[in-house]
Amino acid sequence: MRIGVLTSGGDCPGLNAVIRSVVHRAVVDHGDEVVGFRDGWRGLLEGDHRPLGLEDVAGILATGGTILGSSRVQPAQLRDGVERAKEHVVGLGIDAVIPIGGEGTLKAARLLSDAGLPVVGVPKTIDNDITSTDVTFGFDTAVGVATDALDRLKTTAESHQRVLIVEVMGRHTGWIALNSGMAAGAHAIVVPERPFDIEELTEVVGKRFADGKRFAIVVVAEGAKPREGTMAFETGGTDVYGHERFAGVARQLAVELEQRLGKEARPVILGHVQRGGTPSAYDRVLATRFGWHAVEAAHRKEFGMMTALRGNDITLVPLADAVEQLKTVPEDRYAEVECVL
Ligand SMILES: Nc1ncnc2c1ncn2[C@@H]1O[C@H](COP(=O)(O)OP(=O)(O)OP(=O)(O)O)[C@@H](O)[C@H]1O
Ligand SMILES: O=P(O)(O)OC[C@H]1O[C@](O)(CO)[C@@H](O)[C@@H]1O
Ligand SMILES: [Mg+2]
Repeated sequence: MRIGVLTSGGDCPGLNAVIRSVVHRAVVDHGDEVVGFRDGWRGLLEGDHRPLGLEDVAGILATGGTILGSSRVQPAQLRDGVERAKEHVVGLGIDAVIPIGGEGTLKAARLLSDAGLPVVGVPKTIDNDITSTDVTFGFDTAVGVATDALDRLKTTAESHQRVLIVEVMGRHTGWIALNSGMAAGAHAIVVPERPFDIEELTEVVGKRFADGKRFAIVVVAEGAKPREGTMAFETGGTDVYGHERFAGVARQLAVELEQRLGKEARPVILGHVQRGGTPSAYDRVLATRFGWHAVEAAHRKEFGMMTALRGNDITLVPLADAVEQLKTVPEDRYAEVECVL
């Protein structure tokens, strides 16, 4: 069998671990050949590929990023390129394509699968927002990085009696904010699923100071917004890929809280540091298991499916289900953290 693999969308720790696992399982156990398409869907649309042997994946298990490169391609370009992608797959004698990506990549994977390409998806994202899998790899590492940053920020915030508003990634969902905020003992957690009321937030932070505490840490997901009509809020339009551009929720919250509380408030934006660097042990294991199962699915010709973690088991779920809706933070998960804020 000849397998083509690609990584698409925002990178995340663990991508290399999947690539390595696919190559090992395919080459060592099945005697397959593996090729990698460069820079995500761009590589497939242009037929830009490289062979991937055991030597190519040696030493990459613990490395961040992706040895194949990643990219975003305008969805319209992808839709127009379906026939070209098919020609490259047929021309290269590829029997299975394994795209590793987030919900956007998996939507594209479904499109190609519906057009007749033999596709087995692997879900990745630091955002942990893909419904059909309990967890995505990358998330554990990102939460670890954010938690470490929050621990550090607490000590400096206390020294200077400041309010620090720490913006973490999460454009549609607040999983990183929720888990890192819970792990680090933040004093308020603001997520996109619950539009915030600035009066309430001011009260929460103000009460801490009134109780004699000398600092506060607010964790906010980048996609969080105020409850309609409660606060003037800048937005940033849309980029060429159709993604919302953010105007900086932490910056805006810092201005507002400083004015309302008369305490110095500073924004801290963690940004891409959450996506870079070495994956946690948990993410390496999950990524390795996903790679193994994706190769098995390809050999069983279970196409149009995606690997998923359910409990302790890796299963396959239809790509169609994976992209139906995002996995958002439910109310009861938020309730669990409220009493420790
Ligand atoms: N609705 C769609 N139809 C066709 N192709 C799509 C669609 N959505 C996304 N894609 C393709 O998949 C690529 C990756 O999608 P996106 O940029 O949303 O990242 P992702 O895979 O969701 O990862 P992440 O959100 O974690 O960065 C896009 O650049 C585009 O080429
Ligand atoms: O690297 P980019 O294109 O700025 O993308 C950032 C987005 O990608 C993610 O890291 C993963 O989806 C989001 O949390 C974030 O909003
Ligand atoms: Mg996405």
